[in-house]
Amino acid sequence: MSREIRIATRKSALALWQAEFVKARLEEAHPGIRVSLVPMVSKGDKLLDAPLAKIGGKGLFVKELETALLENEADIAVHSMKDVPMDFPEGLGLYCICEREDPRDAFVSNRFDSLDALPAGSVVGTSSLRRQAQLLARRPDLKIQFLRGNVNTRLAKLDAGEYDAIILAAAGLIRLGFEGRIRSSISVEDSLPAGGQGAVGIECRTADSEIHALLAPLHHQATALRVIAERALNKHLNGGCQVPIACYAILEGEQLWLRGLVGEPNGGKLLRAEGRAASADAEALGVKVADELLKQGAGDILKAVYGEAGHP
Ligand SMILES: NCc1[nH]cc(CCC(=O)O)c1CC(=O)O
Repeated sequence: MSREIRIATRKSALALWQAEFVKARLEEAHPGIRVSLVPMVSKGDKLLDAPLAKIGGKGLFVKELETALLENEADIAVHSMKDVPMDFPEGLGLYCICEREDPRDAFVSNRFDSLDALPAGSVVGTSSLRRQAQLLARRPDLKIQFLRGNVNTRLAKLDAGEYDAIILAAAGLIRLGFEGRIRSSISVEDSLPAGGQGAVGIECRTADSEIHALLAPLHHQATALRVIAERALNKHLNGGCQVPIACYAILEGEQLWLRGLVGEPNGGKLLRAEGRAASADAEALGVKVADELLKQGAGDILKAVYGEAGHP
């Protein structure tokens, strides 16, 4: 195979780690192949001080990469599945989902061992409405303070003393070698993860069957089934941007078990639903659990959040 594979990637440490990971796996699977990185800056990386929901949502992190694919300046784009919008532009699609890393949220602090050990009134940094809703539901006394930026920036802000603790995805910390900063992993019962959290996906041109074949050895079907169910739930709830929606699927043999949650950002109300289905019906399962949440009133909660964010 003489062709080169060009990987479009953001320049954050985590994005580069993921791109290098995919590069190494491709080189391992196809000895002799040339793989290069095409680093680029996304709009989401430039607007670091605004809440994501207010500046147009997650899509901001992938648009530049998708343009590079469509203009044939790169062949694949590596994404955190958590950040990938539900729908792809004409001509692009997701052709590979790699094995999932730890999907849980992690409690990071320089002074306390766990959420339960935090004194009343402690300041916790996160700008995820999903994390905020679940935190406040358990600990209404906590003060949630805005925290964005890449993983290194967030840790530096914690170390500067701005927060008593921060919540980050375990996967990002582990990948960047910061596993030692995790004081405790928060159970999925206490903080249901975001759809796709911990999984890396690869997007490419629909028509590029040569690339599809080269990506096949990196695909992890068990992860893909879980993420398909989670994304179907998100899509059915119109969870395209940063919203207080959580969902998490696991495989029990051939069966998928999907749990979903929609919460008021202030933690006042958390709606939960769950369901099981054959893994072949992953997508239908996501829709079913989403419908259950809608029946409980999820639509009103999400409408209120979208309203505040300024895009319906
Ligand atoms: N929202 C940013 C983002 N996108 C993916 C991860 C972590 C790694 C992953 O979920 O694969 C993070 C950081 C975080 O939430 O702490």
